[in-house]
Amino acid sequence: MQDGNGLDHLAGERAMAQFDLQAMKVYLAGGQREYEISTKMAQLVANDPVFSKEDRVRLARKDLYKNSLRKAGHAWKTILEKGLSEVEGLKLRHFVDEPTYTDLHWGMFIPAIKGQGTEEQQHKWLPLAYKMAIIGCYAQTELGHGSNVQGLETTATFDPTTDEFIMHSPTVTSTKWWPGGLGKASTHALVYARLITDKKDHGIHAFIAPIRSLEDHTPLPNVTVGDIGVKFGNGGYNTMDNGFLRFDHVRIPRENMLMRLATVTKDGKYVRSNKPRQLGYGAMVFVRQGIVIDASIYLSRAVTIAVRYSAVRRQFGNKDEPGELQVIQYRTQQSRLFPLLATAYAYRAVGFWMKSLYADVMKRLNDNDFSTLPEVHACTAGLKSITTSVTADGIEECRKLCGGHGFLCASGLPELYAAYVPACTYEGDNTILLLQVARFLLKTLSQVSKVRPVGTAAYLGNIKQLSTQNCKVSQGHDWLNTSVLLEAFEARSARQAAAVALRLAKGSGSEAEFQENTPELVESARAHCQLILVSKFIEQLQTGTPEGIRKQLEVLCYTYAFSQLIDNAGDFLATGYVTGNQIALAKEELKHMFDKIRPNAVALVDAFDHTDDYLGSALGRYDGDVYTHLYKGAFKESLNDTVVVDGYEEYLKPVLTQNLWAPHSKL
Ligand SMILES: CCCCCCCCCC/C=C\CCCCCCCC(=O)SCCNC(=O)CCNC(=O)[C@H](O)C(C)(C)COP(=O)(O)OP(=O)(O)OC[C@H]1O[C@@H](n2cnc3c(N)ncnc32)[C@H](O)[C@@H]1OP(=O)(O)O
Ligand SMILES: Cc1cc2nc3c(=O)[nH]c(=O)nc-3n(C[C@H](O)[C@H](O)[C@H](O)COP(=O)(O)OP(=O)(O)OC[C@H]3O[C@@H](n4cnc5c(N)ncnc54)[C@H](O)[C@@H]3O)c2cc1C
Repeated sequence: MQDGNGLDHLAGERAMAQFDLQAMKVYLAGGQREYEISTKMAQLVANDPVFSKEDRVRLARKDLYKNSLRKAGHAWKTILEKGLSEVEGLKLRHFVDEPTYTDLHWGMFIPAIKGQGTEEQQHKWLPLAYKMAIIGCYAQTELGHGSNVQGLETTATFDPTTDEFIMHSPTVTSTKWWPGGLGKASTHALVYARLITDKKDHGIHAFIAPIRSLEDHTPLPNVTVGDIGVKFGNGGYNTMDNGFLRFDHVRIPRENMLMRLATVTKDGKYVRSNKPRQLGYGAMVFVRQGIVIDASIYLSRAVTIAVRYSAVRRQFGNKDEPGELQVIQYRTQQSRLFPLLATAYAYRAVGFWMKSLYADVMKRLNDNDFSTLPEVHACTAGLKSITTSVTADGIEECRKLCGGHGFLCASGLPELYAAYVPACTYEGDNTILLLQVARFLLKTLSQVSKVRPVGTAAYLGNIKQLSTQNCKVSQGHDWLNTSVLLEAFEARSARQAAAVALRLAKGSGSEAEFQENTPELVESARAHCQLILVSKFIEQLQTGTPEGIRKQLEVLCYTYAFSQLIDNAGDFLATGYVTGNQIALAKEELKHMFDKIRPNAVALVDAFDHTDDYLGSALGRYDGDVYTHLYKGAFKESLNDTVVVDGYEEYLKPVLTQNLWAPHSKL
């Protein structure tokens, strides 16, 4: 989408493309309809001055937050006035491109009520939430505990005399801390608290607690609530009001406990349903699956900026060619950049698959079939962990790939990083989530002789074969076979998991031994997730990819798989499945892939279809007119509002004219 001055500095690059760009755009959008909606919403946001992102990094927190409230309100008004569908509304939010309270309201508060509320409760709360007559947040984490949900301290004590729960924050560490939207916007909080009836602690349950007046938005009596403070980076996640919350014996009606999984009767009896308690984590599973496709979007933004800029930027040259070389011509630039480009494509493919995985598990849960829940939990937790870690590091790598100019906010990369990096922590710390995957792998292996593993763990059923047969690659092109690649990833993952499982099985089974082995457990979880990513990318490729783009996707798929193999060569070698020579052959193949990507690189990032407005980057502009816009941008800097800087009279002039320190100087 061209919105520059008409001059296309990247036209030569685009002319080299060897695939059907339009077909790729539609594929990446997830279909023709999604593509059209996306295009329409991108334009709608770009053309509406209220949604302008200009100056975001320069605004003071108060102004930034107020402007974010303005945008969220305007987005909601636009959705209602234009009668946008849910898909259109979500896309509109996507292009508005800043974290805000509505994310938690729609993304966690509502899904949690749907998953954990009875029909009656859904009937009461959802209509209010859908029309935003109430604004909700997800208040789980406390000052003292985040990962360890069972360690939360807030209490909800049932008082049968009044048929109410008394919500209380007994310690400083029990203060709710971090929930987005809680600080300033929410009227209601979905509070995770210890349920206590008749002095008995039943563990963590969810409660809807009103926290602000629906009349004037003031905190309700005995509720202390506010924003936790400025966060990392300029702009970034500072548009969100992450908050704190304390209750001092606040009473809420008994019906405000979400009772699909457990009930408290009027006379204070606690009754568990026969559904697994893990359903209480449903909102987290929902958000984690969505985070994978989000990772692809964030990474593709950074890669778009770095690829376009690398094609514009010239440094040095060689005696064989006239002029300076585009930095994208350098092998080192390619070997850092092209694997990230391939990764963004891989995550898109896997994100599509995760959507269907989630839809399937939801259908099963509705039919009271809980059999696939552990695998879905392991998948969503593991892939959330890997994709967010790689994406955050990838954005930073793209910044470095843009040299000095990448460090300027005008590149769009610092703000992108600041907005994205908390994804490694929220919705589950990435190490904690990998340990969940490891526990799943250990359990699967311990039962493998009795229960045949299914889905993404099915390969563990072939553990004997995978542990004994080694890689048969003898020439470079032997690697150009998806079955060979898949087997390598399966064997490496199966062997890593089996090795740590065996070590644990030989021990006493103590928690200390488990802790001692957690680094290896995390590595084996990572290996399992990398296998899922490679295998799902291959699977997506083989199921109905249009002819005009298949070749390029194949190249990207091999690029992704080879770079994973090489980056983790130590693990592959340690399992004994591959030899050093086989890794060296894969390295050569990877270079051939880079040669195939090179003429298509700019078109491959164009296919993500990010508009200039959405990218917000002088370096990543569609027209490649980088230098003019960097230069123009400097004049928007507030320090340049006056030619002579504010502070000259007080602080610069004395230095320059009075030689105040000269008599004492030893120079
Ligand atoms: C303008 C209008 C339109 C606008 C529209 C906007 C729409 C935008 C949408 C955007 C969407 C979302 C944006 C959200 C932004 C994100 C904000 C971030 C929010 C948060 O961070 S919320 C807090 C998240 N907290 C965590 O993730 C905590 C991490 N900890 C845990 O998950 C758990 O505590 C634990 C580590 C899993 C341990 O739990 P516990 O001690 O209870 O459990 P055990 O280890 O004993 O395991 C028990 C058993 O349960 C299994 N299990 C654990 N978790 C799950 C799960 N999630 N699902 C299923 N099963 C689970 C575990 O494997 C064990 O099984 P086993 O007994 O071994 O078989
Ligand atoms: C921007 C942002 C938004 C958020 N939004 C919300 C929200 O809307 N609602 C909400 O409820 N929460 C929210 N959170 C909180 C978030 O979910 C938690 O911060 C997250 O789950 C991590 O928990 P923690 O902070 O307790 O980390 P900790 O668990 O204290 O982790 C600290 C370190 O200890 C390590 N560690 C901890 N336990 C173990 C272990 N058993 N084994 C090995 N290593 C371990 C971790 O890997 C990490 O390196 C948000 C957080 C952020 C940053």
